Amino acid sequence: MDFLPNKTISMASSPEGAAVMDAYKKALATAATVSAYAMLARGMARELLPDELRAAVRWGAAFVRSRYSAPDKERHTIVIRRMLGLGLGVGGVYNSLGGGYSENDLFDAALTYLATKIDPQSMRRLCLSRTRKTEPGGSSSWSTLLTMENGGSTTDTFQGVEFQWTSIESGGNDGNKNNKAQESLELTFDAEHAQTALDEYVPFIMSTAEELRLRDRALKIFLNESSSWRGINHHHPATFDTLAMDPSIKQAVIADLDRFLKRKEYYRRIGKAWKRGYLLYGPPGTGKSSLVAAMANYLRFNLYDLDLSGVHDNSCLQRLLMEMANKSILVIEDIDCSFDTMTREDKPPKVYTDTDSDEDDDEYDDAGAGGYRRQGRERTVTMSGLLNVIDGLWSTTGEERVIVFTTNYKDRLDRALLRPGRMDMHVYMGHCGWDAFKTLARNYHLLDDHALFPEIQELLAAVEVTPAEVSEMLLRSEDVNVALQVLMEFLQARRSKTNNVNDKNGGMTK
Ligand SMILES: Nc1ncnc2c1ncn2[C@@H]1O[C@H](COP(=O)(O)OP(=O)(O)OP(=O)(O)O)[C@@H](O)[C@H]1O
Repeated sequence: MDFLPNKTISMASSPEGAAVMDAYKKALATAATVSAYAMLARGMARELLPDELRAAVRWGAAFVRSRYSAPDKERHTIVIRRMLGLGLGVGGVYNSLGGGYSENDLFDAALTYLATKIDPQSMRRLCLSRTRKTEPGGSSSWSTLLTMENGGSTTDTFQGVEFQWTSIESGGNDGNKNNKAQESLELTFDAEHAQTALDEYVPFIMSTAEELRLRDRALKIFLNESSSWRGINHHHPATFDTLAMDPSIKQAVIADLDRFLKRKEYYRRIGKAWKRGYLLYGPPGTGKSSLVAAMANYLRFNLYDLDLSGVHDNSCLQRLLMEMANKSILVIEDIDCSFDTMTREDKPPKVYTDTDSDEDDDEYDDAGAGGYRRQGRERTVTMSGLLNVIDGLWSTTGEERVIVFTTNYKDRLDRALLRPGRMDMHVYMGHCGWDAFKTLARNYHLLDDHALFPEIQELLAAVEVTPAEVSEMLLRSEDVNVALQVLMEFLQARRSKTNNVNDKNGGMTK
């Protein structure tokens, strides 16, 4: 054993050293036996099998391998860096334009998307981060993100294709491990799916991440102040679940909104602006404003609540509407009042600065820019001006916008507004029926049944009350028995009053 190093020999002088030596010798003996058998088998094969037969066996084995074992597929990788413009300065501080580096939106989108794909059960190490986001208006919100630890890897399947994501450690050649700018994600897939990856998977990730971001963001309501918008956080609790209205109408509105959201390509194909108009009408207190809030919460769109009395003229109106962001709802409440007073009864004196004809503004000119031709008029916002902006510039410069007009008196609306194709859906918000009441009882008292329900159902069929009135009665007490009793007395009083009026009018009932 003179080939053994000195150090090992000296170990043999101790009991542990002797054990190690023993094991080593056994291993050598085993290895010698195995290689002896292998040599023997090779020798026997050479002796016993003729050359032709051995060649045939080799060919057969190669054939079986090529036929049944999958060939190694070529793999492609897309690198998505956190920062763009890296590669020149040490640590990637400056890009080729000398202007530093900028964030890569795709990296952020991929992180957001992957957070929904990571299975915390199956990954041993994960990163969890919590950040505070400040919106342009000053409001802020927290967001929590689950990401892969550097070096971690996960697989996502899209359209039947497997995409492997790997998070690559930060720190480049400069060894700066804390340099976040050097982080990247690698997307690896079979080469044959490169087209799917670039043309479909990446756009899908971008749009999914955008949807997730919208769902997470704090909603805002913008109010017009002179000629600009002021945004504040919008926390209206109304949702379609809490909205008391005819169930079939509610379902129709939800289905219409869903269809609208999915139809980007459809609108593009038919050459129409991707917008949708809703006219909500019904008596005061039936939930028109609540429906607008529920729509905003459902779509996760910001609201722009336009008060026309604060708008100076049509060009100011145009400016305001053009400032609206995509994925938003423009709402003009009580549209009948806005134009009744402004364009008809209290119309300000006409002041012309050009040689326009005397044709009346109330004759709406949908095809042209009738609302804009007359510059110089004092404080005029006209229905034609509004419709022209909505149908014209507003439609072609933005997308995914919803416009809602509300009114208590649909019959007072201008015919231009009711023209087919203008407001896509007319939604009637009516008095409180039995289904609407059950929604309110569930909202306010988590109640699905009660001994007083049959009587209340009968009363609701006999009188006209608004959901706002019923809500108010149900809120009178936290004790459900008291609240329902109060409501019943209110309904009975309303029925007596209605009967008295009907008696006076010659026996008409609801
Ligand atoms: N359909 C409804 N579902 C649930 N709550 C309602 C409904 N209608 C009214 N309410 C309650 O009454 C309040 C006032 O209703 P809301 O302002 O939505 O009615 P509106 O039809 O817009 O009234 P107006 O025509 O006077 O503006 C709401 O904040 C809500 O609490």
